[in-house]
Amino acid sequence: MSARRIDGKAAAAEVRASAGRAAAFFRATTGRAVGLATVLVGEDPASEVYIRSKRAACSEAAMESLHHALPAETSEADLLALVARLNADPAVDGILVQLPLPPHMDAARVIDAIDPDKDVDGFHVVNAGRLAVGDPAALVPCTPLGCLHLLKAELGDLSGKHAVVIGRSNIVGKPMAMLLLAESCTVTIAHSRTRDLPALAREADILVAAVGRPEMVRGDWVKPGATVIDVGINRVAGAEPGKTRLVGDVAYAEAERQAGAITPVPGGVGPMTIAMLLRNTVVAAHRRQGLAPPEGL
Ligand SMILES: Nc1nc(=O)c2c([nH]1)NC[C@@H]1CN(c3ccc(C(=O)N[C@@H](CCC(=O)O)C(=O)O)cc3)C=[N+]21
Repeated sequence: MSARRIDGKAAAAEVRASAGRAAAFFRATTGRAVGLATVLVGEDPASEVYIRSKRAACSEAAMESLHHALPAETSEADLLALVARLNADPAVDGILVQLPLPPHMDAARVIDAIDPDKDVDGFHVVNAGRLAVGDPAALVPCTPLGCLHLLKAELGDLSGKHAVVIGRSNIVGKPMAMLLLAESCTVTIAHSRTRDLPALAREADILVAAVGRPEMVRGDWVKPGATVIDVGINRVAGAEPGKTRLVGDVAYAEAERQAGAITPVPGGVGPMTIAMLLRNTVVAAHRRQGLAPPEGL
């Protein structure tokens, strides 16, 4: 038996298209474009690639993206001053400060300076709190939101399913668990101290791997027929010297023989993250303008 391969690229294209339609509606209604401000500090090549894809997705969706590239030695005070300007700028609906920040900066302090209603990453404590209490005003982190979208498209109703989330980060594991709980899953959060992780994982109807360890989840960790969501993006040495390739947190070839459905890396969760950033930005724009976000977005 071989699992269904969940096509995150195709699903992401649909989400981007619907965000684009909503952005066009917004422009027609308000006379201005939806605006996303992106902030990149320093010259991390991976971050530059990500920011470029985010900005390309924006322009494809007829949204305005306003980019701020700051030198690596920028002081935290200067970055906080930029965030304050973006908070006050009425043309800015969403603010994304690309992580990681240089080591001399406190990411938590920077994120907490962002207006929660412009926090399209959903990283602000206010949005974490809103998600935890089920407040619909929450802006939800893009990666778990993308995972949830794929799961619902694959499985429909998630109610009563046992979801095991491996990883407890603030940007993926914890919000993923909150979203699954809100869908009435029975949720287990596993992490590096969990005992007998393979046996626990085998209990999962839904297995989400978000640990950042290449191919940690083996085939025999997967219950036959389970849905496997691989959040990992790990760059490892490729077959040829000097070349790298991307692998997930799941050993795909093994897991695919057990799972009912599974996301590949690349082409699974990654593209959904960017699509959900557009979605969150359009939603933030509508709310800020006192408009109801379009149905089904
Ligand atoms: N403030 C902030 N918000 C983020 O959302 C954020 C961030 N900082 N820092 C870095 C991580 C990483 N991230 C990804 C986005 C898209 C892909 C993606 O599209 N991946 C492609 C492959 C891309 C490739 O080939 O490298 C795929 O999985 O198919 C991956 C990772 C967003 N992040």
